[in-house]
Amino acid sequence: MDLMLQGSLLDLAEEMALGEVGADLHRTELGAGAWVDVRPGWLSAGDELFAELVRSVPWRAERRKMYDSVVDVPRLTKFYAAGERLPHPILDAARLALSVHYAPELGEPFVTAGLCLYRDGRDSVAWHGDRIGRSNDVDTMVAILSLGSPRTLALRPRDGGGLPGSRHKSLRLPLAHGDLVVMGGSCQRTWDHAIPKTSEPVGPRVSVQFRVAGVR
Ligand SMILES: O=C(O)CCC(=O)C(=O)O
Ligand SMILES: [Fe+2]
Repeated sequence: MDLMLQGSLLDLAEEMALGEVGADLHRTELGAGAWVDVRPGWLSAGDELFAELVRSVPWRAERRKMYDSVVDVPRLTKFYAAGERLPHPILDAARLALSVHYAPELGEPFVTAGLCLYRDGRDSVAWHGDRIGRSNDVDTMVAILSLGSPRTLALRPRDGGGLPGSRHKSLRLPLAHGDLVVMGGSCQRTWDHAIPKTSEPVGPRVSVQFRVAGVR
């Protein structure tokens, strides 16, 4: 048996698992009631899951206007509405764990799952807030599980400049395989976010975004 094969057998032997959401969870206050939580390494041993999602999700091209501005969206997507079967049971477990952890603050469960595939560093999503639906007027949360190649989630105040109560003019969060990031409070209304293009030689990344009913 060669070393490569041994390595991959060891990977397969490690079982995919979600850690406690609240363990190693760090909140950053962004001002104006916006915040972002980061939970590094929430999902471990997710290589097979990542490969399966890339392979089996019925990805669709998305090059059109989205959200409240003209946004160039070079990436592939698949949206799972409430009640639709998710492409892997671990995603049901992830959504449930998030609903339980954030219930006291959120007051309603996460129900939808938006999946995005960034094929390489040229795929991206431009600056926007998830402001379709209730999130245009009220606080909400968008929870993102990042899989595959690392990419940066960039955040900046919607109207430019710093916000009262925030030490941050803008933020760049490096998201690695298995990391969880949750944008909460007024974040979708008062801040914008983006996955910028990169000239780094990065491979594919899958983003799984969980949202509550009536929010895109
Ligand atoms: O790729 C990501 O993690 C972010 C995607 C996003 O912001 C969106 O689809 O609304
Ligand atoms: Fe978004």
